[in-house]
Amino acid sequence: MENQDKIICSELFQKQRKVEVVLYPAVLAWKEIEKSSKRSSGTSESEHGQTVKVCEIVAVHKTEDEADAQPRSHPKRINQPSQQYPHAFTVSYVRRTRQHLWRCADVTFHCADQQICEQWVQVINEQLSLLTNRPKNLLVYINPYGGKRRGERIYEQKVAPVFRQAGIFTDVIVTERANHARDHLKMEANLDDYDGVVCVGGDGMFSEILHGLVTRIQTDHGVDQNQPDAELVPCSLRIGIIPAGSTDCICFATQGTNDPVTSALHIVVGDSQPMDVCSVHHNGVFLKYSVSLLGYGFYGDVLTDSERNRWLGPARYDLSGFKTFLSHNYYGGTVSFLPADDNVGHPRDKLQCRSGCRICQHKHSSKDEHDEASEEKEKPAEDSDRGWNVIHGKFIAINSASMSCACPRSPKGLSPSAHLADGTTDLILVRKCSRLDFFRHLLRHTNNDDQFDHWFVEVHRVRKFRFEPWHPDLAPLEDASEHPESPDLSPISSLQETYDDRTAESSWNCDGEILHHTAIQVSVQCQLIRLFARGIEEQQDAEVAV
Ligand SMILES: CCCCCCCCCCCCC/C=C/[C@@H](O)[C@H](COP(=O)(O)O)NC(C)=O
Ligand SMILES: Nc1ncnc2c1ncn2[C@@H]1O[C@H](COP(=O)(O)OP(=O)(O)O)[C@@H](O)[C@H]1O
Ligand SMILES: [Ca+2]
Repeated sequence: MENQDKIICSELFQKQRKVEVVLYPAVLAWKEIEKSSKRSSGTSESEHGQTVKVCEIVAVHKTEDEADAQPRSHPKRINQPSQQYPHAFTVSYVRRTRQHLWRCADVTFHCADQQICEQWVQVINEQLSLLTNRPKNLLVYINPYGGKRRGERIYEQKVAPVFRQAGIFTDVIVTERANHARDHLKMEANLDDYDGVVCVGGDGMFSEILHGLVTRIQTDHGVDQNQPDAELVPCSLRIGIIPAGSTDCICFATQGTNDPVTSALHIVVGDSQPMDVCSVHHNGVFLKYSVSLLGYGFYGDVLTDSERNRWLGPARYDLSGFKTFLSHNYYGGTVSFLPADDNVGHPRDKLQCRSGCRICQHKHSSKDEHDEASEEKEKPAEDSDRGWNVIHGKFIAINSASMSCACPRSPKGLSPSAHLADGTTDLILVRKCSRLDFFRHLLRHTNNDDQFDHWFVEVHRVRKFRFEPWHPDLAPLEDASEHPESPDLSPISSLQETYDDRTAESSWNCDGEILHHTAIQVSVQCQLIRLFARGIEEQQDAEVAV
């Protein structure tokens, strides 16, 4: 860094050490001023140096009285250097600890001169005010009944103090009923007053915020959500997620951890992560939006069963998962899908979506021209079903993962290489197979083995798909599409005599909510919303800050 880049540079005092503190336009740096004898020992100066990116400074404030008070209450320390430096300011900044966890750390610098101290505070604040992506006003919704019912406490104890420190104004609404937040956003909230919305709760609560916000924007712009081909208007307000639910997979998959303080800090620094949203229609009528999992069969059944056991909290999914696994149901239906272009990779390519992901960025820059071009090509094609693949079969699970769906239960997720913002969703088809095979498949969600490497599993990266359950009268007696080398690997089929797979229907789990229709049309809306997040950081990124 060149000399002329320095905004301010002073010799200050930090923790018994004399340090040179320099503010550059993007970095605050300090290092111990070493005695000349030490220098000759060959110790590198930078060894003691520390840097903090200005964009990761949370706040700076004068440290009132502390420096004065300390020596006075400890007469023995009267000759401590801190007395020669009675003025102090504290910089609070983001410190990365382990596994994507962020904490707010403080460093206090003592100065001899009050003016210098005030100048530092002023100059750092000026630099912070240039960071225009930081939110100043937030609308916060808290679901007091999510997860272990700790939403309010989590917000008050862990999040509000960070917002206060960063000088963010908040309006807080503790919801009184389901859909309170959605309806408030849809009809009442004055969105112009805010830079973002904060959701304190789980995936279900996030879904409420998403629906409130997206529907409101479409209504304000006169867009009809019932038109499956309508060009939806993206939301300018970003959404922050404070995890306080059961699965919290949207938070986990966009920041790598479910930690309220980390989320608060991503909001404070004004991170921005675009995200795809699937729109779900039934016969031209809008049903729902989804950002994480749309699951028919296994995950639909787990959710339906778990709703009866809400009182169990997050453990309800373990119980229902176990029961659903034992019942081993499968469902007949027809899946049709429109594959994605080759330039977005493949679900099995092991190119995981990380902070600053190239595939998602490429999608963003090429979005406008690409969409225009492909729409012209696509319209006639869609009418004639050209480009669509059709699969008939009996499925244990049909999952569409628009993002990895990583969560503490499955750290790599349902589709480890799915992208947050590439305009596609990974369609995973798990065909009828034995219980043991399905167990092996599930188990692979928790270890490093490839869960797609089974004869009964296929996965496609798609832009749109449709599902149609088999009509009981029309269902084929034999499933011609079943794996040729596996006549019947299902040893439990004898247990299932009473189960009529030609009439059975499951339901769709849409980000943790049950859909009331089984025949659906799904279309990915590329980067419709933005979160206060940056995607999962690579390990090297994490080391840069110190
Ligand atoms: C042998 C053991 C096998 C364990 C396999 C575990 C695979 C777990 C994959 C989980 C994928 C979760 C996707 C997220 C779904 C959420 O939207 C939804 C709702 O979450 P919420 O209650 O709102 O936090 N949760 C569930 C379980 O359906
Ligand atoms: N005040 C409230 N009372 C009851 N239900 C609520 C309230 N606020 C939100 N909900 C609903 O609770 C459901 C579950 O919330 P969520 O925060 O996702 O927790 P969990 O992850 O435990 O399911 C959501 O579908 C949401 O609509
Ligand atoms: Ca995606």
